[in-house]
Amino acid sequence: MKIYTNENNTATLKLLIAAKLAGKDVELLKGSYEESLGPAVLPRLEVHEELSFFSSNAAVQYLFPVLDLTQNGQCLQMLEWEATRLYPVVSTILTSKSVSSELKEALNTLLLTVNNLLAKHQYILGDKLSAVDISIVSTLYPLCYTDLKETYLKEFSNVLRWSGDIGNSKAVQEAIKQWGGSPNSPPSVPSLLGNPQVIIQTPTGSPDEVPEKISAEELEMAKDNFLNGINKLQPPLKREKVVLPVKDRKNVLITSALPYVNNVPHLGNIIGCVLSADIFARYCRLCGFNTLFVCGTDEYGTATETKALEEGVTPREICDKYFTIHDAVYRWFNIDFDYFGRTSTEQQTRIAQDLFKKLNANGFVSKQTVEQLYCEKCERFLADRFVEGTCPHPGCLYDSARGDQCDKCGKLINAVELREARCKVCSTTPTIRNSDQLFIELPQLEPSLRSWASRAEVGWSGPAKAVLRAWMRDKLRCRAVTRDLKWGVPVPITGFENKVFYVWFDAPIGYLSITECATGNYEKWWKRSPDYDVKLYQFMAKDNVPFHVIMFPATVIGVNEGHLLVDHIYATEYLNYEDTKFSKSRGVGVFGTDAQDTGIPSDVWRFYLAMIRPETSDSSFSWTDLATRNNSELLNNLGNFCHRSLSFCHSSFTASVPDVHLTHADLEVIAGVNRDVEAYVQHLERGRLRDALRHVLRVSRAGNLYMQDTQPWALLKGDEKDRVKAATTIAVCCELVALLAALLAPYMPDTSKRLCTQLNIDQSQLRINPTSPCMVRFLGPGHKINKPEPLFTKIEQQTVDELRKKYAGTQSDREKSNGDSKKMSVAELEAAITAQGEKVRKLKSSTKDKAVWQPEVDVLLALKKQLTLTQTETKTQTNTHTDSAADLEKAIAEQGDKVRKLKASTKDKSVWQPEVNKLLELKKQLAEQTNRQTKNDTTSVETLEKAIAEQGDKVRKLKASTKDKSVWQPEVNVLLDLKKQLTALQANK
Ligand SMILES: Nc1ncnc2c1ncn2[C@@H]1O[C@H](COP(=O)(O)OC(=O)[C@@H](N)CCS)[C@@H](O)[C@H]1O
Repeated sequence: MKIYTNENNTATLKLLIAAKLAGKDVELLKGSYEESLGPAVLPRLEVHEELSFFSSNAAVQYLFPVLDLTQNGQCLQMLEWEATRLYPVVSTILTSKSVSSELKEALNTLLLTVNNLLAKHQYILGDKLSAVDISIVSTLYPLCYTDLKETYLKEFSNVLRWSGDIGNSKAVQEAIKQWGGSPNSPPSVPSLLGNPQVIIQTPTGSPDEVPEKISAEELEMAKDNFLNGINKLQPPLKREKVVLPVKDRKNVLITSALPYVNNVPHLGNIIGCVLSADIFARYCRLCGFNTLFVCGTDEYGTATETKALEEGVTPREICDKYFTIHDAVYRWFNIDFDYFGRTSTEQQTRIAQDLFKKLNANGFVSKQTVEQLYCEKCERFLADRFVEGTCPHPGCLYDSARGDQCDKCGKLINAVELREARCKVCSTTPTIRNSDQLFIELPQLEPSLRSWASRAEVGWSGPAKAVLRAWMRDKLRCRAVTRDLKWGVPVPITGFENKVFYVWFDAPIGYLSITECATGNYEKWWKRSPDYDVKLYQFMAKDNVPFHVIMFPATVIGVNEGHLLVDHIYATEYLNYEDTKFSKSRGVGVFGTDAQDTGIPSDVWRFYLAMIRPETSDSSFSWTDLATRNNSELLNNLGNFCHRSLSFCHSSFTASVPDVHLTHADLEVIAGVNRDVEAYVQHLERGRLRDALRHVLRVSRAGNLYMQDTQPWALLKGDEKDRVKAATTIAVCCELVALLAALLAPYMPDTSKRLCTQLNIDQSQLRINPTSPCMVRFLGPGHKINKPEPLFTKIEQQTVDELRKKYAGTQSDREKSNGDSKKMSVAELEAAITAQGEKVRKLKSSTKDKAVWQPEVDVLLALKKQLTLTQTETKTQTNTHTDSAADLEKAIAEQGDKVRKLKASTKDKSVWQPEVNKLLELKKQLAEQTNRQTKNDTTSVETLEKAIAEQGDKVRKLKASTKDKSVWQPEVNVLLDLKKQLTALQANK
């Protein structure tokens, strides 16, 4: 085995340590890129002539593979973290002449992550050394084993202990020696410091990430597309109220998995289905595809029944309550469904029964008498989620497996096979009884299913393919599609009148029935037509895949009426919460309503969730990471670039985009950006939403570098030639901002909208040309822009600490610790008000006895009061992110309409008053906004300073007069806002 390397490359150390620990001899060949050692990525591990590794982490995994496969996902995730987060920070520190406090803070955050992991175990993944330890310790080598230890590591005792242990091992000492250092005084490390000549290996080390030189052809195309590309864009497609497939456009049907109504959706659910599907749907609309995006709540089955038991209400009441909550949460997250429906509808019953009858008529249904678990105490059959026990799969044996599926190994379970089964309601050990059930004959459908799946899987994501292959390894068995329950679609077969369909038989049919509700003609989308083609894209996480690639396709193949089969399954792995699992049924993690209550704008949540989308392995949500990415990627990179570009245009070019005289250097930047736009489209087309977003950030990073290199502020002071150069730079930067508004639109619709307002363009005009993706001159010379405003605000460490503490434990723990003062979110309050209003109406119509209904009216009034208070608080927290005046005016007009319609439909004040309150709140916001705007317009440093002094006085007086925070906090916010404006103004000047 050979390792080709250059000097001082810590990635080489990873390979040497891994090789020594694995007992393999390697030859180290030192050279430089120029000495033609193969592709320009070093180090390179050559196992033999036909097997080489260019990614150091992949090579480490090859040399030191994971033996416990349950750790594989975590191992991959940590290696990615090392390559994309830790390595860039450490290498920047080592090559910087002076280390800024922000850089040091970033390193501290990363070291804290490692330190916390090491607090629980000897090594990072547990009690055994793994590829992750090798990779991380090698990257940290220059910090761990030199004088720098004192500067950077002294507060991280676990890291010190761990690096000491590893450094003391004989194999590691030998590896370090062969690399050219020694643990105590590595000779080469000092030469890394402040030496920009050191070649920093590409973090992921993949050869396709080594930028190839821009070719003359690319430059030519960049120029032509920049100057004329706008004419090649298709006109935007008008979005119809009812979307049906059309002949002359690409028709795209997008489904998001239908969330259960057993709780508020958590962040895992949100990125696993609705948000991913929404990003993709918005991208499709941006490309001008005729798009229908549907979703809704999955309301039948034991998840609902369990929740109803828990809350002491009927399943219908649970569905109504949580449908409203889901709807509100998704609205807040800006999920732009064409239709958000539900499965407990007449359309669902009709379509599910119809498909089942046809499946039966075609001979693909059989009857079997099965043994089922029966709880003698609860006097009923225990289906699925009403039973828990030890997973029967020998490699797993997880002790809290559910009756239908094991959360640990992901395998489906037949409830009677569970070991040590117990009723989830009363914990009694169930008995086994016989019951007749209907089964879908998967063995008969298997040949057709296999032939379709082997062709179709080409367009699926990695996790979807993996699940399909795992299922297809064995022969398929018949699966029961009926259950002894009441809450579900009744089985339309004689003798089965008291049974319902298994929720997983009818859940995917929900897509069809929801399309029926949306369009009145579901078959237009869901059945193949000779007149047009429809491509079906489905979004979900890995646990849902079997039902979408086996059960549902088998059903429609058996029905044999030309239904659509899925083209692209873009399934994800799982998102975890800090160091545990999200759980809707147990209430663990951050939920949609919690996100709303943090005061962090929904766009920041969308961005962060897309950045950590578990595309290739499980990933983790962390509060620190959320803040770090907000502060570094949004604030310092994206926001900084947009704001400085537009501010420059506004202040130095009278807000008018200058004309361009493109030089070779400008075209190189545009051509480089074109590569990112191309990669963005390619990733999105393959459902790799996280990877596509990384290319958006590369565009703004390129913009920042371009501005830094060109220094238009200095050029403006030069001769005519320099001033032309400065003007071109600013024009290109403004066009880059317009490009960013388009690329960001699927991910951060509000931010894109705010950019459009600042750019003075209509958001509906934003487009991407998917067949020739490139940067075009969208604004053009002379285009007038509006006053720029900062896009993002910093998330402080203190906020992170508070949020982490607030959302620790389970929802019920939090409720308990909040006692009676448990605070409901705006969405929960709105849902509770609707439900309570309904209760009051029913009571009032049933009796005139005030004593009966007055207590319920009081509850309703209390809820409304609480809503007003919470809205004010949330508003206060989010004050820095207020919408623009135009947005508010639009929202007021829409809300006014809603109120008018409601008032016309009913005289019942309890129905329309909450909407009136919202209207008043919006009007108040507009007044505040206008007030701020007026102040802004006349802004000079002097007036701002005066305003700050006056506002400071006001705050002081208020604080002295009352301890009630709700009285003085709005004024404090105004003060902070003024101070921020002053800082921004001073920075611009
Ligand atoms: N931790 C998770 N990370 C990512 N995605 C997740 C996670 N947990 C669940 N999911 C996905 O969320 C949706 C909704 O899940 P839910 O349990 O509410 O509903 C269902 O699974 C079914 N009702 C779907 C019927 S089509 C889902 O895609 C999960 O895979």
